[in-house]
Amino acid sequence: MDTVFIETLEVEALIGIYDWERRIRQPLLFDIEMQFDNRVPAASDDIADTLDYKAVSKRVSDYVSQSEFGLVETLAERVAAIILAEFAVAHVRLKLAKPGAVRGARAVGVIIERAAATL
Ligand SMILES: Nc1nc2c(c(=O)[nH]1)N=C([C@H](O)[C@@H](O)CO)CN2
Repeated sequence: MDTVFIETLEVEALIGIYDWERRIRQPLLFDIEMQFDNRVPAASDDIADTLDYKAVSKRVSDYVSQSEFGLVETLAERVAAIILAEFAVAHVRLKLAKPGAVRGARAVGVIIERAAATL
């Protein structure tokens, strides 16, 4: 199957388990891969027939910037569920990276894969 992807979508959010993290906003980076049949929009060359990566990016950015979770795991699950529920996506792979959260590491975070059928 084919993929529509969004790479390194940066969004600032309130996230973290420590007191000091509840008082600041931190950058989060999203890599999102969404299963989608490329042949359908390719046949019509019509944006209405495709999975609009701009629309997905805006929905994710709007949601994440308003979110206030403690764990990256929770936020990743919520974002994946939104994508599967609101867009024509059967399977999503999502990497959520929290850069600078651990000294010595460029980023930490989670990678999850979810399918609409298992929601
Ligand atoms: N698996 C996780 N481990 C940790 C998380 C998390 O969300 N998932 N969060 C923290 C802190 O908020 C950390 O990011 C602050 O540096 C620690 N471990």
